Amino acid sequence: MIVTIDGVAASGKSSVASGVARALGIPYVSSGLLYRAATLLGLEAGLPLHQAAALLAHLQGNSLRLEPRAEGNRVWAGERELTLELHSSRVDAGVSAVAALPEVRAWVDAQLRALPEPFVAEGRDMGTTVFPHAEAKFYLTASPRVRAERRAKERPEDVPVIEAALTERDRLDTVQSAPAPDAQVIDTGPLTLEGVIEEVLASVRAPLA
Ligand SMILES: Nc1ncnc2c1ncn2[C@@H]1O[C@H](COP(=O)(O)OP(=O)(O)O)[C@@H](O)[C@H]1O
Ligand SMILES: Nc1ccn([C@H]2C[C@H](O)[C@@H](COP(=O)(O)OP(=O)(O)O)O2)c(=O)n1
Repeated sequence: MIVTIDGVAASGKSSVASGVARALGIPYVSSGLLYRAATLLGLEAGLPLHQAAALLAHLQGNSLRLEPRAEGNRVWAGERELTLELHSSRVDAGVSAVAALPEVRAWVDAQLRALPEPFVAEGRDMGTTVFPHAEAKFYLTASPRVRAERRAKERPEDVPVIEAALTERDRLDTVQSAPAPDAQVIDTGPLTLEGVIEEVLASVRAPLA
């Protein structure tokens, strides 16, 4: 079984995916972490982030891989763990350029499709491009202000600065961010995290009941 949770930046995808995965006793897969790790490695190596061939060779040379778990995903470059370095504002600012490269997208998609089922996959195009055959699909939204207020608890910048950066990233990520036609859209703004997880679980379990 595959459950997909897509949505805009800071809409709650990874927190909801983790909660749903723990309730179902299966791992979740955070696809954005692979784009973030590609960005971090590219920045560290001083590579121009729009040069796909050099970036891909660098990713493959560094054995970049995702370790999906229900409690939180980890990302490795060989023996080095990158996980705690992936949510900086520097990576936030560069990641859309890397995610726009078709060669990088194909590389990420191949890594994701090689993972053993079952799992909950979260990102932008899980229910559309990567796992169109998924059993249950969700798309999370929330206003830019609500999302910025949530992110402000995890970043050093103020709410207006974060809101502007989120709105810009929404714009840059538009191409791959459309909801699947068969996805259930959930506005997480008026809900608690637990409320969103319950709503997803109720839908996932409904056909099984
Ligand atoms: N109703 C809610 N639904 C989802 N996340 C919420 C909600 N309220 C607060 N949050 C918080 O919003 C923050 C951003 O969520 P996160 O899962 O990192 O989003 P994304 O993976 O979409 O970037 C987290 O700290 C999460 O706990
Ligand atoms: N399946 C995916 C996942 C992420 N991306 C891109 C779009 C985002 O700007 C970055 C980072 O994604 P991530 O989900 O980690 O970011 P947010 O937590 O939503 O801020 O990667 C993508 O293009 N396709």
